[in-house]
Amino acid sequence: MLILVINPGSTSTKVAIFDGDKKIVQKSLRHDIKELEKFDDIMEQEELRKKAIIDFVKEEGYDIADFSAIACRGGILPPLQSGTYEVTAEMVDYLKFKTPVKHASNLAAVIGYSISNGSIPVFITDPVSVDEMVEEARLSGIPEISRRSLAHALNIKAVAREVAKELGKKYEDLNMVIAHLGGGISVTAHEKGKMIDVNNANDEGPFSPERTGELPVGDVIRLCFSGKFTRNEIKKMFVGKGGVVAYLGTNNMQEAIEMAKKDEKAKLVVDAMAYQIAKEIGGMCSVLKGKVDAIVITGGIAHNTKFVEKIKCYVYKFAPVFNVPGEFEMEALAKGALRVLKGEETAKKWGEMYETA
Ligand SMILES: Nc1ncnc2c1ncn2[C@@H]1O[C@H](COP(=O)(O)OP(=O)(O)O)[C@@H](O)[C@H]1O
Ligand SMILES: CCCC(=O)OP(=O)(O)O
Repeated sequence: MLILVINPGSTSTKVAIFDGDKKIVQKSLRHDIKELEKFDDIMEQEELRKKAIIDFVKEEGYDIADFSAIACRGGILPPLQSGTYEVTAEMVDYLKFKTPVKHASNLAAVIGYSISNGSIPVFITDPVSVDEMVEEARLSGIPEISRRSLAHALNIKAVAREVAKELGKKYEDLNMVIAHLGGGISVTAHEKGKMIDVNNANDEGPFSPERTGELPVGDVIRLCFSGKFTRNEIKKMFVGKGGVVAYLGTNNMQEAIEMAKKDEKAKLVVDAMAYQIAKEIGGMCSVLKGKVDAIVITGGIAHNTKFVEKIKCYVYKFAPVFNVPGEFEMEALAKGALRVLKGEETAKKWGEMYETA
């Protein structure tokens, strides 16, 4: 069973072809940043990215009709249960016109649905908006604002299952704190297979290579009403141009860690990020009432063991720490579609999506 996997990021689109759960080929289709900057809205990039994907399929010697399904990264949908969902016209409409957060992942299902043209099923698995939060976690302190579960759910859920396997247990039998360290950072608490609290990786938690995370709210208000910045400039300051890139001019953590070897300011920034991640992990351990079977560090930055050590020295007393560097999103998407194609799981439908766990 051939599966085409589509996973758009801010400047590239990852594509892969799987035969069952075996990866045949994976490529990162780089898009010229100047080309992307011409578009005001991420959705306007649909045709450019779609063409790149179709060209990739042809270059690899395949036709769309050869595939049993297209598996796409799920975007910022309404809160929904973990699992695999069938992409429908209504879902595409939501991602195009109604989603509250502009994010590259919103493009995946839109493009997949258009490419399939109704000829093969299109699925998403564990989108960014998987929501299994306990009710206490939703209150922000003002009734007008609810906390939202937006995290790297796809990789985090896949990694949770791998670590559980390593421990000889089921994900549903364990309590874990899992931190995904990428361009954005998600720190999540898992109680017996449910992700019961997360820092919204766009707005909360530690600062990251390109995001501020949580900020002192009074100062944010002063900045917003200073008259010096437009709404878009302020948004970019928080997501895209905040965090490490604001201090050091790079969102590449490899570069930042190199700079930190020679430069005091860079060292402080790198150490502060590790400190803030550790603080968030500690908070999630308390959410689990201290009963934590594993703390897991994953994502691109976890490739740097020295950085992981900086976090570990704060949290090692809470639970055994596992380092699972990189991300396994393409594999998780292919497996999600495969479970449905094999009849092991029934694809959830749009109507069910508004029911949270
Ligand atoms: N070997 C490495 N050491 C440190 N940081 C790394 C390494 N490899 C990738 N990164 C960093 O990981 C971040 C991207 O993480 P990734 O999980 O791929 O992104 P995302 O999940 O946000 O798409 C970037 O800041 C990148 O510089
Ligand atoms: C909003 C959570 C998901 C996320 O941050 O994804 P990226 O790191 O790929 O932007």
